[in-house]
Amino acid sequence: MTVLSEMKCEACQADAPKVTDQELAELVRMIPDWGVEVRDGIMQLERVYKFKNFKLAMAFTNKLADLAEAEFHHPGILTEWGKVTVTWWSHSIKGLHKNDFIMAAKTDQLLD
Ligand SMILES: C[C@H](O)[C@H](O)[C@H]1CNC2=NC(N)=NC(=O)C2=N1
Repeated sequence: MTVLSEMKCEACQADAPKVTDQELAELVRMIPDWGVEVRDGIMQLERVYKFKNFKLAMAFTNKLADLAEAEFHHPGILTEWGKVTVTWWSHSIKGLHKNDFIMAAKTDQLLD
């Protein structure tokens, strides 16, 4: 079975389906360091990454920006001294698509 981090995002149209409750339950288990938040009715994946200083936090942020551009799927990013909060959701469907789980797994790989 292909692991999430090796998958590619698909173009997410406005009528693309959100993940079902069952898919959500399965997919969250594959990205155990991520939480699920709901903001303004929009379900999102979120993780806080810790770093030794701002420079390392910014370096991670720039790698994430390159990843987002490569996949044309973009996160919310809050970069602070020593930490980066990353939030994934699909704007076009105002919720979670499998793309968001793929990107969360790929985000974790940036630490390798
Ligand atoms: C305008 C729209 O945001 C773009 O077409 C793309 C780019 N990046 C995107 N990123 C995310 N997370 N969701 C989207 O729906 C999305 N759409």
